[in-house]
Amino acid sequence: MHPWNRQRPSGMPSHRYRPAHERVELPLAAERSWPSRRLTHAPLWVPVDLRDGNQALAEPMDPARKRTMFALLTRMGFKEIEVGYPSSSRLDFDFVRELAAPGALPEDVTPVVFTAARADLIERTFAAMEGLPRAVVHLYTATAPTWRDVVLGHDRRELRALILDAAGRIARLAEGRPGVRFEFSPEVFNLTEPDYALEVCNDLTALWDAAPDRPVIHNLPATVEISTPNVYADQIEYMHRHLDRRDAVILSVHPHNDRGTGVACAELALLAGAQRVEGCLFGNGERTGNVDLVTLALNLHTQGVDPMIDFSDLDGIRRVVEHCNRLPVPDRHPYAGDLVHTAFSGTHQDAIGKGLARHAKRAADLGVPPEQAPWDVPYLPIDPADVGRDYQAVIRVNSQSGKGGIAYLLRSRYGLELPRRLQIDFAAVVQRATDGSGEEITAEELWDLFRAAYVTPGEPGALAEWTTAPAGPGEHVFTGTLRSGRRLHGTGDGPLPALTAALAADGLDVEILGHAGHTLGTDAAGEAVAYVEARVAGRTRWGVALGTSVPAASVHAALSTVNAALAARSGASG
Ligand SMILES: CC(=O)SCCNC(=O)CCNC(=O)[C@H](O)C(C)(C)COP(=O)(O)OP(=O)(O)OC[C@H]1O[C@@H](n2cnc3c(N)ncnc32)[C@H](O)[C@@H]1OP(=O)(O)O
Ligand SMILES: CC(C)C(=O)C(=O)O
Ligand SMILES: [Mg+2]
Repeated sequence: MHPWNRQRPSGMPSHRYRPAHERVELPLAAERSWPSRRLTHAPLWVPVDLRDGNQALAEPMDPARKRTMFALLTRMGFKEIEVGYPSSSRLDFDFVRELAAPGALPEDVTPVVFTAARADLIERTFAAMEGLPRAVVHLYTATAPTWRDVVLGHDRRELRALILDAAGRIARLAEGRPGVRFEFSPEVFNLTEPDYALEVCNDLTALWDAAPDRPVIHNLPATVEISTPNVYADQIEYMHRHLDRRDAVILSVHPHNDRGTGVACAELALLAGAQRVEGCLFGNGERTGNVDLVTLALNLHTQGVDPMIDFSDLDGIRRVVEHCNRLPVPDRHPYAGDLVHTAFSGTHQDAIGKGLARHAKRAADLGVPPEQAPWDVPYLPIDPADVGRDYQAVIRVNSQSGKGGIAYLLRSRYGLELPRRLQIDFAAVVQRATDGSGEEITAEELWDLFRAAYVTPGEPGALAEWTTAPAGPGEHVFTGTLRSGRRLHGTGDGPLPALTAALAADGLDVEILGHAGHTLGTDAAGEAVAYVEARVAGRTRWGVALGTSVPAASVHAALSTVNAALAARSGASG
């Protein structure tokens, strides 16, 4: 043990479990080439939400929800869809029957129907398929030793015979139906001896007489995930290299997510030669789920590879899936969760704000719309707009936030371009407001806080009425009446110097340290905004005002610093 690591044994019974390499023979590592490959195109995605996802639901989908899910999947662009296990229930059977009705199945979509290797179930599957113009019949049987011994009670030879018998029955029932193709899954492939999985798959390739124009699908599931993803990749590459009639076999994977690495397993499997991926939207499915097709596809998108599925309305997709599954998508779910395009922390917000500003400039320089410009914004792996999110949720403010995020919200919502020193000043105001509650503050609340601190402090204000006007070339005059009734009068070479002269004559020392302003292109009340930093009675304050022009707003802003000072003074004296 290193002296810098002070961890101690946990007392957990970890000794009860064996590592993957002791549970299954692993193919030789020397052959592997997947680590140096890249993903350059989308695989064939096959959603199994209506079968594997559905069988994992406490309340399986009713016909209406099945129809809704199927419509969503076709709308998104999936072309091969597992639609059910028709021999398992009336519901699944009837749904396949619905799809067999004339015009029900889109021309370019192939349904997959799932069956165990039992004569009665296979017959019933074909009964459901009657009239379907095309379909994949998906046969499965567990092939791993524990399942052979404990569940099925067959040795290797007997199980192979059972599978071949079922596959032969399927072939006979499909005779004269060229639209029917075949899929085989050696369930728990990842715990099956590699030579046995290969032998059974090759037998079926021959029995079903696979050809490039009528390929068979060998789907190799990690039914229960048992190892790091590199091990699964080695298992897949072994099959990829040794399967017979490779150009007549579609190599498919079906990772589950027991270790939380289903996505990694699928990605490494694709590097290792897989061409087709079965999974579910947002990772629904048995136990911790099937691999999440949304994450997989959008991961490709982030690499500049078209996922060939439309995720541009991800929130809409999510709503439909949540409705069908009656399960929520978590807030941190990759790409789709409510919080995944949002930064609360100050330095991230600062970087995102700067990144978005640079992105807008770059798009303008390139002469393309921002949604077409190359993306390189810190902390945002994709442009939220790609998946239909707006930028309003990108930055949210709480006590962890800094000036950058706060300034971003005021800029994006109200069009205010706060000078840097005002940003710093206001961040302290926000920090004081949020530290107490620890709660998030919305853009509207931020604006209220901003108004109270800089725009309307000490309202109704020290001055009852005032005016400023040019008095000659390069000269302005300021006149006003204090609420106490005292009159103010001053002149200067601009409205602000005239105001400070009037205040000085009344005994209030106001020094304008800086001012800035701009016109407003948003819906904030006013056409221009001015920011004034002033030292009033020895203390530096900021004032902000909206007005019809920047000079007019500047006088208001300066007065707001005076009002704040006078309010503070009367508060202290009272
Ligand atoms: C990894 C996966 O997702 S596999 C898919 C699992 N999905 C489902 O099970 C959902 C739908 N299933 C069902 O509705 C039912 O299980 C049915 C209708 C298919 C079968 O129901 P039953 O006939 O009552 O059998 P039961 O559900 O108890 O299944 C166990 C039997 O099937 C056998 N079996 C399990 N898998 C297979 C298979 N792939 N091929 C042939 N037989 C199998 C078992 O050995 C056991 O046989 P036994 O009763 O002789 O011991
Ligand atoms: C493909 C089938 C058999 C399956 O759902 C699995 O093995 O997880
Ligand atoms: Mg499964």
